[in-house]
Amino acid sequence: MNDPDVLAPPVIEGVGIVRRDSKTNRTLLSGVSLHVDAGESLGLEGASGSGKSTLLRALALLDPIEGGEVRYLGKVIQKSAVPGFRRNVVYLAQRPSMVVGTVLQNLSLPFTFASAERGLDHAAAVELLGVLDRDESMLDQDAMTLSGGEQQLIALVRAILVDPDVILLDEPTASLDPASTDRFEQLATTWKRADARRSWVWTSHDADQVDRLTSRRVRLADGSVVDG
Ligand SMILES: Nc1ncnc2c1ncn2[C@@H]1O[C@H](COP(=O)(O)OP(=O)(O)OP(=O)(O)O)[C@@H](O)[C@H]1O
Repeated sequence: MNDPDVLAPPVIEGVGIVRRDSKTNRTLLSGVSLHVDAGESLGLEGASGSGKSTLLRALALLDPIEGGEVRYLGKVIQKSAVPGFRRNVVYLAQRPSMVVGTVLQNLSLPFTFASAERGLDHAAAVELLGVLDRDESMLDQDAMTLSGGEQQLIALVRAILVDPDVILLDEPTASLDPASTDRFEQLATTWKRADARRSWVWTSHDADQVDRLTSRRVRLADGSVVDG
């Protein structure tokens, strides 16, 4: 009996990724390979400066790489396929990037690009705000008046509204207070549990958080995988 899932390629995979600082030629990632299966919760660990952000940004195709390749569902992404890739693999930075405007304008941002295939799902946005105990009126709030924690929660709502398969979370709660961290984790977990094929890579210096939220770990040291 053939089970198609047995042979399914990883949802995202880095193979021998090399990244160098173009100014100094210093090697930041020296041939890193890792894979994330559909539905997986992968923890990416390592000391400060070990290369976690650099690796996540490379996997998200946000930075050029000097060697190796990134595969999505087993295929290298050609330039023309990058907009589609960005709908499926979303990188969430430690510091939320909000534009000047309302929360609604910020949530709508991914749907304003020429490559967007649809508009913002307004009802879904309101539902997600509800998970955060906020109502529709938040959509009209000036994003610049939000606290850092609220901005990060809105950044997660925005990522979820894109409806990706994978979210790459780069120390997303490092600057949040415990209450906002709880909300962030709850919203992320609700998103993931709603579809067994959804995956994340979560980096954190909080060992308890990594234990709570991930089932497999990869450790980086000095730009190389040392464990996992
Ligand atoms: N764009 C860049 N150009 C040059 N050097 C960079 C760049 N981005 C990161 N680095 C360097 O690469 C190394 C790895 O940085 P990175 O931010 O990936 O580490 P990290 O493991 O995410 O650290 P932290 O836990 O502190 O966030 C560091 O020495 C950093 O200074």
